[in-house]
Amino acid sequence: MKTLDFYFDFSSPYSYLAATQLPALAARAGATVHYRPVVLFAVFKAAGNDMPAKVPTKGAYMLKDLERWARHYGVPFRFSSHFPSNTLKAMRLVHVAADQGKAEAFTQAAFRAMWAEDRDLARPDTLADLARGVGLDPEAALAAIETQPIKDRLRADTDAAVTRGMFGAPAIYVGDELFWGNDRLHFVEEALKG
Ligand SMILES: N[C@@H](CCC(=O)N[C@@H](CS)C(=O)NCC(=O)O)C(=O)O
Repeated sequence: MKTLDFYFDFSSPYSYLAATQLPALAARAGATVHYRPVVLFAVFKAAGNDMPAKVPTKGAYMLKDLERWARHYGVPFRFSSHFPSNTLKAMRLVHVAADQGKAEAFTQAAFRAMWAEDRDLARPDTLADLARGVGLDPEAALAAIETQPIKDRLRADTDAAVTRGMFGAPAIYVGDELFWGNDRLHFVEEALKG
């Protein structure tokens, strides 16, 4: 089975946009998506990069660009009033969900919560709700995200992404080939089919 590695942080709106497209893209290409959350702040630091919105004119442009892309995809989008939210715990929850075969369902629900429903992923009640929504035991899930093995998995994926050359989000790998951003999903599909 062909695979693609989707590295993202829930705090990245372009990662949300890409995530909305991946299940259908993967189905067309006969591929599996590996959902790999990473700490984008740490990736930026390691790569010598920074948030694009640090350039004010780029930040203003991005707001319009994000809305254009959401309209183009036909998906809901609302810039999060919680940005930049602490998404660490939500990202650890992806690993807890993955252990029960629910990485995709949880990731998609958490992205929607942040970038369409304006919910705060830093809040334990939001996380409990999302966990329950995909069929996880919310209490067990919230306990699991405080354990060292789960914390280590997020760190390991972040380190691996940096080593592979990630500098921004989303980063999509097909084999060793990196595709950055949601703008290049057609290249991802070509690489999977080629
Ligand atoms: N949609 C664009 C932009 C993606 C983007 O700006 N991502 C942000 C995070 S939401 C980022 O990592 N920026 C790093 C950079 O601009 O170097 C693309 O596909 O090229």
